[in-house]
Amino acid sequence: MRRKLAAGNWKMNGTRADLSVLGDLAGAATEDGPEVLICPPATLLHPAATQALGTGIVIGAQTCHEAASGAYTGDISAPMVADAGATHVILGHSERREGYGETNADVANKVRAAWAADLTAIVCVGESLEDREGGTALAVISEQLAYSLPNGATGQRLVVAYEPIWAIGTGKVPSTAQIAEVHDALRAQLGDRFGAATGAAVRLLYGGSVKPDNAAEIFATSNVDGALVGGASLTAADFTPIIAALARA
Ligand SMILES: O=C[C@H](O)COP(=O)(O)O
Repeated sequence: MRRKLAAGNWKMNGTRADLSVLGDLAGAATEDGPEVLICPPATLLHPAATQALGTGIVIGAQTCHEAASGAYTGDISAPMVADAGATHVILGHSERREGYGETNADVANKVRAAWAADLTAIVCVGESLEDREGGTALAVISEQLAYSLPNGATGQRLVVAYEPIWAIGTGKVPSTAQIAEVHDALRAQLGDRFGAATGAAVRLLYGGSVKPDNAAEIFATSNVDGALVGGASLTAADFTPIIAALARA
């Protein structure tokens, strides 16, 4: 049985004052409910992890370097993320792939680093609008998944997030049939690669304009185990009903 996961990606938003959101969300994270994850900017990892203690909320980073340490100005490593008190790291988000030229091979190296630091990797895949309209979405996503994952995945240390680039921050959401088609294909590909048990254990998140008013429909979709939420994770007023919809799904 896969535990559902409501993950919030704050992107480059938030200062210490915004950690009050964790307090506002505290009641939403229950032992038998969905896992609730907040991924704040790196500057907030440690204070967020400290503030989340005892709330059931877990904390994740938004990327990490593939090396454990060294002369990489501005970067943070997976052991640093873990040392800050985080348990998860988002890898291969399209904003990293597009903005920083991260390749599938780079993402796979970062996943290896995350696993070596005992972090759960949330690996993002997703097609552009051009891919979707050109009919190549499934092929593009399949290739991203194949080359962004190293061997050795388990249901505990891997989560896959499907985020169509054209749905991120746009208010546009794929149809539930389109989401189901991708998630079913991801599940099948994970099973083929890592074996049926692992394939069935890895959680699959949908991300891209998830809001309180569309969450229930998305969470009722085949092989959707939760969401990777951007804008709507910045306030408890928006994120709480999304977590509640996931708990009901
Ligand atoms: O990581 C989160 C996604 O990029 C979705 O962002 P959004 O919910 O603001 O569309």
